[in-house]
Amino acid sequence: MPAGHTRQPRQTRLIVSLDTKDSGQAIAWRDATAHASPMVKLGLEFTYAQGLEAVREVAGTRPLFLDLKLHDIPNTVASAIGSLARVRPAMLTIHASGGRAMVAAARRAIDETFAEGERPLLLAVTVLTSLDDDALHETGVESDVADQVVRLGRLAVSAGADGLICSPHEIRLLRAALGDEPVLVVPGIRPAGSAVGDQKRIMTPAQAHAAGADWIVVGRPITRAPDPAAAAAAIAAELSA
Ligand SMILES: O=C(O)c1cc(=O)[nH]c(=O)n1[C@@H]1O[C@H](COP(=O)(O)O)[C@@H](O)[C@H]1O
Repeated sequence: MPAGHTRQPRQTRLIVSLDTKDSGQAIAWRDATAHASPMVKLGLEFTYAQGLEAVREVAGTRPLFLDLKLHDIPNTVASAIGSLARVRPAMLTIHASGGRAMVAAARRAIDETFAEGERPLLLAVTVLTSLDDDALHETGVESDVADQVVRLGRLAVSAGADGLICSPHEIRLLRAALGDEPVLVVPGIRPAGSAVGDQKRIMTPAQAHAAGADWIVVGRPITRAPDPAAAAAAIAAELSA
């Protein structure tokens, strides 16, 4: 960067997570938050309850973040991505802890299945935001969360992931390790005063923006709010303040 040049703050956008079993509810939240969330995110709860046809219907003409967190042997993950092609996702998730061969197989499956220009971003979950150091150690991982996120982040990006899912606490570490290019999608977001629930590594929308998130993912603080449209608008305003 030339001397004297100040880097523009990165734009951070909101994705509302439509976590419900019910199509009518998902559509109501989608429409109530459309002004604030450019992407429609559907995950395991909705997809297992309603199936892929309903996923496509709820996404409608909007870009779809399909969060199914694939984690299996490379052949199965690659084949599953082939089966997901018909819902035309704009973003897909896998678990980085599935290992290099699995991430690389997902990359190849996307490149072979989707035409150029229609390929979803391949996002690798590093360490779930519901885990803290103790919970991670209990699984047999001796590293602390921060080190494990950077290790898995390097592995996933070098194996072909376009971006990573991480908590807001690891954004700066990942930017220092991997630069500006990987897309960082960040759940574990809690506006000041909202219920934390099962999340462990949290920050406010403004803090995640300041740290350099490309996207923040917010579910219950919006969908369980008395007025989801107003809650989403308030978060979007926090991101552009
Ligand atoms: O892949 C994800 O989106 C994800 C990864 C992660 O580490 N933590 C995490 O919370 N998520 C998802 O982000 C959303 C967060 O929802 P809330 O905790 O209700 O805001 C849920 O749909 C989670 O499945």
